[in-house]
Amino acid sequence: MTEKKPNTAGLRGQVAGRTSLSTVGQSGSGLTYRGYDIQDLADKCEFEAVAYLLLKGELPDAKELAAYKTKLQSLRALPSALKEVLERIPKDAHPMDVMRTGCSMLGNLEGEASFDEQQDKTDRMMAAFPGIVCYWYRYSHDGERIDTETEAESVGGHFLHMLHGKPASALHAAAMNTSLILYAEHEFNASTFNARVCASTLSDIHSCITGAIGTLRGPLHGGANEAAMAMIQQFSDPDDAEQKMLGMLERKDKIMGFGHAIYRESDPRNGIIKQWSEKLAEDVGDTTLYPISVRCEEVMWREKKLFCNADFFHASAYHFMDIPTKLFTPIFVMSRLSGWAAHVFEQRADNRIIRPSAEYIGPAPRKVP
Ligand SMILES: CC(=O)SCCNC(=O)CCNC(=O)[C@H](O)C(C)(C)COP(=O)(O)OP(=O)(O)OC[C@H]1O[C@@H](n2cnc3c(N)ncnc32)[C@H](O)[C@@H]1OP(=O)(O)O
Ligand SMILES: O=C([O-])CC(=O)C(=O)O
Repeated sequence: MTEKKPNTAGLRGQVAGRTSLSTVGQSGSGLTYRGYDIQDLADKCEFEAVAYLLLKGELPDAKELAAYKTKLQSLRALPSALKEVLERIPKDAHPMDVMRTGCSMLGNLEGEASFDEQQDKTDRMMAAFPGIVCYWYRYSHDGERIDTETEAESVGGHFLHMLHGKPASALHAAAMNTSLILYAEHEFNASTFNARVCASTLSDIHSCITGAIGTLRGPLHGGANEAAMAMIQQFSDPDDAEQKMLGMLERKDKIMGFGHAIYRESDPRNGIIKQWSEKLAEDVGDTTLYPISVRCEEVMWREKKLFCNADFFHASAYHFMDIPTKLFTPIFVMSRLSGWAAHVFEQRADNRIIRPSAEYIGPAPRKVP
């Protein structure tokens, strides 16, 4: 009997490099950042401390964290040439394209002259990304040139303050904090791998991050949170959701926010963001979207043994905080920047150009007639 060959399409199951940043699904469903369990980090940390951990190797003490947050706060102003570019991007552009252009333009204005600047350039992007998307959004949608230097002390609070024009509630700032921690890092996912390939050519950090943003944008990756929102909004109640999902499964549609390339039983981020979604639903008095989401989860598990990934309950959680759907994936960028940059640093520290081989399936050698 011939043994069935494992399906390695999409490089599945191949070890493509080494990392000390995270483990994904090593015990079936776990996630750790530099040895710390995701639940522990989500319970006890600020997002800025987790970004510091990823970028510098250890969690900061109180003094180091305060200094890092102060530095990020001091870097929030956008250069006027960048604001001019953002003002020219149309209202109907996708905000992920705005992020991509904003990051690239920052690289033109304040490029990385040497790898010694990698940490400073990353801090600048961390501070500026929420302002880039909010400045464009508020200008193109409300005609307002907002101040991107708010008093908010956290990245998540700063984003919500600029978006809504007022300080975020403590509940919303805490929900954003957890969300940013959950999205920060995930080993060799597609966008991170893209960043590492770019880094392996010894390119600059803005190129690495711009490419990663473009890769995260797709609905099979970060864009799934927006696609999940579009889907659940079509359902009127849980029974309607069940009926329509069964139809989608019958037609073999892909259902966004479910399944994963590595996890087999569950995504450890889902339970955490699901709890936040429930809390935020109570806060806004929602009686439909959260129960619809729960029913979707039940149907997918019952019918296909497919589980919610990190994106599914993020959709309703963000919606309950009055965040427009098209801004969901840019929030992912604000967080994942920490993981991407940490991988760029790691690649640079022990580099060999990433250049795999292809199995040739074209015509046999032949002569031009
Ligand atoms: C933050 C993140 O990036 S998390 C991922 C976000 N992406 C999504 O939510 C998009 C929806 N999900 C998917 O498309 C996939 O599950 C991916 C891209 C995440 C992983 O893809 P793969 O590794 O190829 O999935 P996997 O090998 O587990 O698929 C097994 C089977 O389940 C099916 N399947 C997997 N996910 C789904 C889904 N969400 N809906 C319907 N069927 C699915 C696949 O089509 C495949 O069926 P087949 O063998 O008949 O072709
Ligand atoms: O790991 C993956 O393939 C996708 C993912 O969940 C992430 O990047 O957070």
